[in-house]
Formats: sequence, C-alpha cells, structure tokens
Amino acid sequence: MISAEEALQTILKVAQRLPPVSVPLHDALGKVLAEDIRAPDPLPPYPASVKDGYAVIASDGPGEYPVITESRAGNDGLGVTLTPGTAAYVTTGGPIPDGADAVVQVEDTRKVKDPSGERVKILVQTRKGVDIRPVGCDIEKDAVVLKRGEKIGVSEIGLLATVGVMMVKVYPMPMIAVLSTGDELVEPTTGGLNRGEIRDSNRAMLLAAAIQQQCKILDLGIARDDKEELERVLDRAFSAGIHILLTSGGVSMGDRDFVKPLLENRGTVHFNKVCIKPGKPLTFAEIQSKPAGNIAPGKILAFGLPGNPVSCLVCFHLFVVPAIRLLAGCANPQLLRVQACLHQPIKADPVRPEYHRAIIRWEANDGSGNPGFVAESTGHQMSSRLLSMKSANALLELPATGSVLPAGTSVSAIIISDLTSTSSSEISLSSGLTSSAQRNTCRETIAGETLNGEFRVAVLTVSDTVASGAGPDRRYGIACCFFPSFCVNCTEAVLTR
Ligand SMILES: Nc1nc2c(c(=O)[nH]1)N[C@H]1C(S)=C(S)[C@@H](COP(=O)(O)OP(=O)(O)OC[C@H]3O[C@@H](n4cnc5c(N)ncnc54)[C@H](O)[C@@H]3O)O[C@H]1N2
Ligand code: MOO
Repeated sequence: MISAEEALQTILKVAQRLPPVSVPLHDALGKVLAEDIRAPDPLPPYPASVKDGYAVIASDGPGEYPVITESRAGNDGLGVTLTPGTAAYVTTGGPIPDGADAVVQVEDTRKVKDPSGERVKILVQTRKGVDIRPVGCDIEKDAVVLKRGEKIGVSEIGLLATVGVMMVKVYPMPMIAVLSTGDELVEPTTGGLNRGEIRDSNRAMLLAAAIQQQCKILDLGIARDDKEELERVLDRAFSAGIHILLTSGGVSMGDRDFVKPLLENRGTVHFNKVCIKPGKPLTFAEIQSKPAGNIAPGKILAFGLPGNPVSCLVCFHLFVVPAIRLLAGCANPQLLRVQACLHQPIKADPVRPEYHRAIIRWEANDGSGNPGFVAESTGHQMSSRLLSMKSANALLELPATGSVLPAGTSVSAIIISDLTSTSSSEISLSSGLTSSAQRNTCRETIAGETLNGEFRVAVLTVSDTVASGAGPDRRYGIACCFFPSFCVNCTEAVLTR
C-alpha cells in the first residue's frame, strides 16, 4: 500500500493544466489567470486631487484668492492655468489644473462672499505636492498588475476592470462526471426502503462537492453491480468531454467490485490502495479518451472512490480537490494546513494514518495560554457514519501510533471548508439573538415586493469621473463580493447612470 503523499504525488504528476480559454470578466471570478495583465495607461491618468478642496500654488501661502475654475472630472478646467494669486475648486479624484502644485482641503479654507466672483480664503500654509496623486502613483503605465497563475478573487476583478480587461484568459474548470455503483442503491427520492436497499448519498454529495469547487458536472446516475451496464455507462462518459470521473463503491474486495477491472481494461491504474483511514481502497487511473463528434481526445483522471460515504468524501478532499486545482491552473494545488490543539484526547489507529474529522475554531486561548485553533472531534469516526462529516471543516492528520493523543496536543489540520461559519466570535454573537429563524431569514420589502430569504443588492457607480470615461469603474468588484458566482441576478443588479 502506498502512502497518502505518494498517492497525491502520482495524481499531480498525471494531471495536466487544461488549455486556457477566454471568458467575460463576469465569469473569471474564482478562476486562475492564464496571462500576465499589464496596465495600458497610468492610474491616475492625470494628477488627481486627494481631497475636496482648492488647488493652489503652495508658495502663495495663506490669503484670499479668486477661484478661477472648478475641476471635478473629465474636461473641467481644461485650458485654464493657475497663475500666482489664484485658486481652483477641486473635488476628490478631480484633475489638478495646470499651474497648481498643492491642494488645501476644504476644512482649511473659508468661502468669501464677493459679488464680483467666487473667492476663497486659504487658512493654512501648504507644501508643494500635498494632497495630489501624481500620474501613475497607484498603477504605472505598462506595469504588470496581475500575473499568470494568480487566482482571480474579488479585488482582482476590480483590477481587471481598472485596466479595462473585459475578456480574460483563464484556465477553465474541469468537467466532472459522477457515478454511484451498487445493487443496494436507490434514488434519494425513494420513500419506503425494502430490505437491502439504501438511498444513494454519495452522488448528491460528490456533485455538490464538485459544484463547490466551481466545476462543471455530469450526473451519470446509479449503475448496478453489472459488468456490462458499468461498461456501457462509463464508455459513454469517456467520450463526453469529461476531465475527471468519480465513481463510488465497488473498489474493495467484493466479488462484484467491477470498477477496478474496468479501469484497468480501459486505461492505466496507477494505484488501488492507499494506507489511510478512511479511504483505503481508493483507486486512481488514467484514461485516454477517444475523439467523439466535436470533442477532442484528452486525458481523463478516474477516481474509484470507496463506497462508504465518509471514505468517499474524505478521498475527494484529499486527492480530487488538489487534482481539480492543478487542472484549473493553480500554481500550488496543495491543501491548506494549520496547526490545531486537540479539545479532547483522541486514540490514533495503530496501522493507518487517520484523517479524523473535526471542527476547528480560533480561540483566544487554545489551551496553551496563547491564541490558536482548537480542534473538536465530530464524534464516532466509523467510515459509514456520514454524521462524522457534518460541520467538519478540518481533517486532523493523526500518525499511526496506536496511542492516545492527550487533549492539548498540537496536530496538523487540513482545512476542508470555510472557517468563518464556525468562528468562536460568531457563536458568542449569535447567542444574543432571539431565534435562529431571525438569523437566517432576510425579510425585506422593496417597492411593495416581499423577498423571503433572499438579498438583492443594487450596485450603482456615482462618479462624474467614471461617467465621463475619465476613470475606471470598479463596480464589478463590489458585485462579486455579494455574489461569489457572479450569477445572472448580479448583472441584473448592476446599474449604470
Ligand atoms: N475483505 C475486505 N473487505 C473490505 C475491505 C478490505 O480491505 N477487505 N475494505 C473495507 C473498506 S476500508 C472500505 S472503505 C469498503 C469500501 O468498499 P467499496 O468501495 O467496494 O464499496 P461498497 O462495498 O460498494 O460499499 C461500501 C459501503 O458503502 C455503502 N455505499 C456504497 N455506495 C453508496 C452510495 N452511493 N451512497 C450511500 N452508501 C453507499 C454500501 O452500501 C456499503 O455499506 O470496503 C470494506 N470492505
Ligand atoms: O478505508 Mo475504509 O474507508 O476504512 O472504511
């Protein structure tokens, strides 16, 4: 049996980045950039005011001056040059008129009533350059603002909008096909179960896990423990343009465990047992797909996941997630690890390194007197008990010592989900709320319409500079914050002036 590390290295050696594609800015969120992005122009493109106030000539000093122009955006004040003894009104981000070399914020000035024209009293002495953003001070012309291999998050979307990139070259997310195998399996919609039947949980779970990783999915349903049926379903999947195949069940020692022999027959099986608990019978194969219709041939990574639901999901996290990341262009496909102190004693397995399901949260005192992560076991760890996976956000890596690790022991924890949902601050805050229903449901009335359990966010850019085309609009970045998948609702919610 190979180790988890050897298994992962084998998978990562076989996996290859998918060829890049160009996608609209909206679809780039969460993907990995396949090109360097340069700024075509400097930001700001003109010397811009940092404050609402008055552009002045610093050496003029305090005193009363005529306001000869206003510069708010675009062409305002164009062609007007400040001469000694004059000032210009400017707003934050507005272009600094020629001749001016400093800005005095409005709080340090007083408007002077004068029927012959607008005048201002400058109350303070300023210095050359104060409250002016020189050309290119945020981004220099031709600077590389984003590099190939960087993941596109919300701020990266803002940067792409800033430099005017609306079609982005990215690595696509893989297409994953999911098949459950087993004569005992029935659809989750089945009401009463007959003897020997269980509802198929793995397929719904794996499809959800693939969606969570932003992958495209193909649901292959349930295949009976029948060699011909399995061959039929899988051969169809192999020519459907998929990049990853996930089967669950039928990889152990049963007389009808047909998945392994079929993968052997169709491609190269790299390993079929890993020394881990749970997940021992994990099988990994490489299949070369044949061209079909307009689908080009390619390499398919086939994972024969164990049927036990926990083993199946743990293997997905440990091996499939890094493979997805590599295919999707991630420079570092490895999983995130942190150290966490055990909340209670845990007995380690004597033979196989264990991936113990736990909920970790940040505590002001992790037991050592210092702040840190504390890991609480999800209870009984049998690989059929899916409840041991519920709410788990980490897999504790316990070496196969067979001994009891006392409470307070610091162990490595692989992060498998968002940590924010179990932060200790949230727990103490929510205890002050009257009911969980109040916490989870947003009731809002907009123009007489009641929206239950759904937020609608409208994003509007209010800026003369942006409206005149003189500055970049970063509303895409804000919309992405609210809608991680930048869905259709989002684009509907983005308004322009
Ligand atoms: N003689 C041996 N038997 C077993 C060994 C072994 O080394 N020698 N390994 C055990 C380990 S470890 C695991 S894990 C399981 C994995 O077996 P399979 O991958 O062949 O899976 P099945 O036998 O088909 O099913 C196992 C278990 O999981 C349930 N299951 C299967 N698919 C689903 C599904 N889609 N949704 C919900 N539950 C599912 C199934 O009913 C079984 O209870 O093998 C051990 N045996
Ligand atoms: O490896 Mo199995 O997944 O222990 O139950």
